[in-house]
Amino acid sequence: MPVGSPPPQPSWRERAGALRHLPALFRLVWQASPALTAGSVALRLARASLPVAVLYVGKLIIDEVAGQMRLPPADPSLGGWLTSGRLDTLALLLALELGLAVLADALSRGSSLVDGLLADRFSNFASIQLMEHATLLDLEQFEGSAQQDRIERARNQITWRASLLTQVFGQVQDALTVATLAVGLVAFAPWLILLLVLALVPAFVGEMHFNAQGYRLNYVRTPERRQLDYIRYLATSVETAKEVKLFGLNGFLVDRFRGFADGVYAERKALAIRRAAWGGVFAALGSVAYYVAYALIVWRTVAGEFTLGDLTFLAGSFLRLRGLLEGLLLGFSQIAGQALYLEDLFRFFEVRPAIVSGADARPFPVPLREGIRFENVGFRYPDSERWAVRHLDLAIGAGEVLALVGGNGAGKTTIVKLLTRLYDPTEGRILLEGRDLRSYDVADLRRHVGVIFQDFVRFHMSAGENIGMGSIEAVGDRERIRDAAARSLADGVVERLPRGYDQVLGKRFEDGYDLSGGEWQKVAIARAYMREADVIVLDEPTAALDARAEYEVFQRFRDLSRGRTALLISHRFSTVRMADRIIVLEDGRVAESGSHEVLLALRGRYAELFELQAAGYR
Ligand SMILES: Nc1ncnc2c1ncn2[C@@H]1O[C@H](COP(=O)(O)OP(=O)(O)OP(=O)(O)O)[C@@H](O)[C@H]1O
Repeated sequence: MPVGSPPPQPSWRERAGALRHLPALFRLVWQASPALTAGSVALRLARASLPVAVLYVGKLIIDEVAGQMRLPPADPSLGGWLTSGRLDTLALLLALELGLAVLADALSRGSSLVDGLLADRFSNFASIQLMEHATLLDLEQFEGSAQQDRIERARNQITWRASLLTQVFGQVQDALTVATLAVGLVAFAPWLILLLVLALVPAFVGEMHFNAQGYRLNYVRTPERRQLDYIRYLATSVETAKEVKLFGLNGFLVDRFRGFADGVYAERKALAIRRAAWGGVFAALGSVAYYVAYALIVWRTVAGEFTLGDLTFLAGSFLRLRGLLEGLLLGFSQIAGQALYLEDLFRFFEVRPAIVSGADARPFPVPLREGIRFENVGFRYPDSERWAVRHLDLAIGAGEVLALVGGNGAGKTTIVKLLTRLYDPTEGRILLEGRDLRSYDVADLRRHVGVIFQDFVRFHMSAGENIGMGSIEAVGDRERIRDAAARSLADGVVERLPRGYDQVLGKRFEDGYDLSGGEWQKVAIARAYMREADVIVLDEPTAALDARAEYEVFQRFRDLSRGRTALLISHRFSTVRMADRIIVLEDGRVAESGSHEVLLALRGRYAELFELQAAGYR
């Protein structure tokens, strides 16, 4: 089934096939905590044989009482009972029953405790696995709504799939109990067991059917669920509150939420009603079978074939058996139904990145001598018809500061993504020191390239971490962080923070302190400087900086990038003109190239744009 396409109604084979993920789930749960998993299984096994023992002791008590009732009446005072010795067996049996009841309760509590702890451990463990796997994936495997739906479905599984395994354990426990009860019953009335099983088949089939429908509904409604999450986020988060308030969007968002929610609710309601109605009919069938069996046992007791103790044992066993069999069959169908969801989780784990280093990948060449060259590069984003860049020939010399300018959507950011192998070109190739970029180790390549994107992340963590994350192994190295901050002018920003480098930034967490756009940008640029990168890429790095800050940042950038290769993307010509060479991009290809002076003299596109901007300042 292609990713993202709605699954057709899963066939019986697919439903059963989904069960093949259970061992993998078991492995995952086991890895999360071997001790708790083993404990859970052991407790279940211990619990399995208790019901039949309790029923059997009950039968012995009743038979003993019935036997005693045939004897002459005993002295009703307690002393009389004790001295007559007639209480001895009964007292023993009652004590045994009490012991079993206490044990059953203790085991059941122990089971819930262990299962609860196991569920917590599993959810943490699986979340970490999910995050670790996510970091391996290509950017492409995140973008696109189908991919996001898939990730959302996988994420959804984490918190509550552990319960599936405890349910499986519960099933095994119940199956063992059924076996022990059945052994006791087979001697009396084997065909009654068959009757009970047959009566439960319709309920089982019905459950399987409705589970599959429920899964299908959940699957096809993933986009709506993500919409609902997104709208809830828009309406309730600190990042969006400003615009939502000023534009008065709350009513609009609530209406939109309601629109999506009502649609999903109506479908779920229809399914739930059908499920409840059919469930009622099937349960009634089960009850009829139970009472037919009961009537037969009563009749045979009256006929003298069974003792009173046998009657209670059999009636009790049948009642338990009915409940258990019902639970087993329905549980099985539920497990099969839930296993369908496991498909989403394990399919996510099966996704493999395409952009990986080969076995003989080279390290990044230090120092650069030739530089980087794009040769006839073309790139189309996945699922896109349009070429973001095409027939692109571009060289970035070692040690050169190159600026890229061009209108919105001209392909500037795309070039950066290709250079850092967030994507690979669809056509043509990119050479580093004359060798295909794909022959280098991806992690090493990224280590030697420092990039700050225009939509850089504002980490709601401390200022020191925001900068230190540029070179994560040095996130605790205050000296290096201060140095990077000084280069990007972030030092002035941090000085004004109440807790300096330890100040949590952003409004999301307690005692967070929000920065202005330009201040955030200085912090982000410091992150790029944390890298001892050989190639520095700044994508619109100064868009939010004031004129003086921009000038200073670039003076420093120029000084610092001596001997390093730098790529600069900007719409501001005051910034761009400081570059050694400027490339004007249009529709994904190079339109003009040269120094500021050369391009002005050319009187082409660059000169026109420069004049436009300069006129704005006059
Ligand atoms: N993730 C994506 N998926 C599909 N198409 C994309 C994606 N990112 C960019 N594009 C498209 O690729 C083209 C080039 O985008 P790019 O971001 O490289 O432009 P840019 O020159 O950096 O623009 P700007 O100056 O506005 O930042 C645009 O037409 C854009 O719509």
